[in-house]
Amino acid sequence: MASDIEIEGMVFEAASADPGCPPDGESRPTEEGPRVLSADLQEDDLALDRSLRPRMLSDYLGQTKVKESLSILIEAARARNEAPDHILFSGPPGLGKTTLATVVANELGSRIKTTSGPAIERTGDLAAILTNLEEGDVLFVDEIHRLNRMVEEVLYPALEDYALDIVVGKGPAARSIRLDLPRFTLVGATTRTGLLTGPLRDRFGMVFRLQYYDSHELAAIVRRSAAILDVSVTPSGALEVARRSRGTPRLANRMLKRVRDWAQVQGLDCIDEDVAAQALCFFEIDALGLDTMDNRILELLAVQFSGRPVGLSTIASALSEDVGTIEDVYEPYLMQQGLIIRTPKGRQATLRAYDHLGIAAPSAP
Ligand SMILES: Nc1ncnc2c1ncn2[C@@H]1O[C@H](COP(=O)(O)OP(=O)(O)OP(=O)(O)O)[C@@H](O)[C@H]1O
Ligand SMILES: [Mg+2]
Repeated sequence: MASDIEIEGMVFEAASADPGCPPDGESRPTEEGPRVLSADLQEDDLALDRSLRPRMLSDYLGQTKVKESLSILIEAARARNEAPDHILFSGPPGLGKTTLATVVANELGSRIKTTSGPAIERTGDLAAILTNLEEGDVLFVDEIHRLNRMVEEVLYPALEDYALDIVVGKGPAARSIRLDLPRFTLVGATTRTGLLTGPLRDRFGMVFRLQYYDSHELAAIVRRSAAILDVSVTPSGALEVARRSRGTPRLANRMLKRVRDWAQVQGLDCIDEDVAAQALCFFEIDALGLDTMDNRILELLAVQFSGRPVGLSTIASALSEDVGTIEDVYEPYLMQQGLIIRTPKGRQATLRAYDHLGIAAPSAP
């Protein structure tokens, strides 16, 4: 844990929560237990994450454009022997933001200090973290959109001028002093770029938005993970797991594990396309990677509301879910798959949703 620091008689308290330990995504347990398809980090992912997390850019599969830009940035910084520009990774949970932050540090041969927006409660917490950095360190701030305004203000000069402005004393005796900081690289991660303030976003030299992976990229990730876990999987088996993993590596790894368990109980020692499909049907994950809740949303829009636009809060109350969960967890993938669209009047099922549900779309009035 960061120790308290004392500057000119003023003690800055270290973060109350250990800033070195990120609350890496909270799982959203439901009444039936954690959702298999939630891309949020769940407890049994932790050990899996440690063993499967790529360490270098060469093990990091997919996101080709992001990787190309990063490798140029890293190579140039290494050649100049300088800390690279601050980097922001954004995108839905489980796409590899935390992984990329550690890959950047590994590629630079730098130390990484990890913390998260909500863990830095006070400006003193941030001061303690910043003054403990060394030249060339990578500071990874997960959920950076959850930093509070006061902390953000202290961060601005640290990012721009590698300086920490602190006010010492109170009232008329108060004066501001400026401390020099070592040149470090901030790597921020966020699932909600929209919630990041403009001034903070502007201070990142590079902003990368991670995209959902296509099934061939995910199949490569499944094959890599299967090799590490010593699971035998055929290329078409890997592709079947990939197709049902919602474009998300965390889910692909989790599905692989579930399928492996199912196959083992059935006495099967190789995961082929058939085994993967049967196992995932058993876990109620359909061919598009949708689970029961996703299909209930589609049915609500397509059948109960006959394809008319429906407000988010109506969807949430009809399904006894909260609005934020529908918006952050379910909707992005349904939209990305073209199953629903957002209109000014609400969410609407598309023809593809009717197709997927196997029912006829209502004819236009
Ligand atoms: N490109 C990739 N290649 C191989 N494995 C990957 C890749 N991206 C992610 N993974 C795997 O997916 C898991 C989840 O990735 P990670 O924790 O980096 O996601 P995240 O974007 O930080 O999610 P969150 O928003 O929940 O923090 C990792 O353990 C890693 O094993
Ligand atoms: Mg993360």
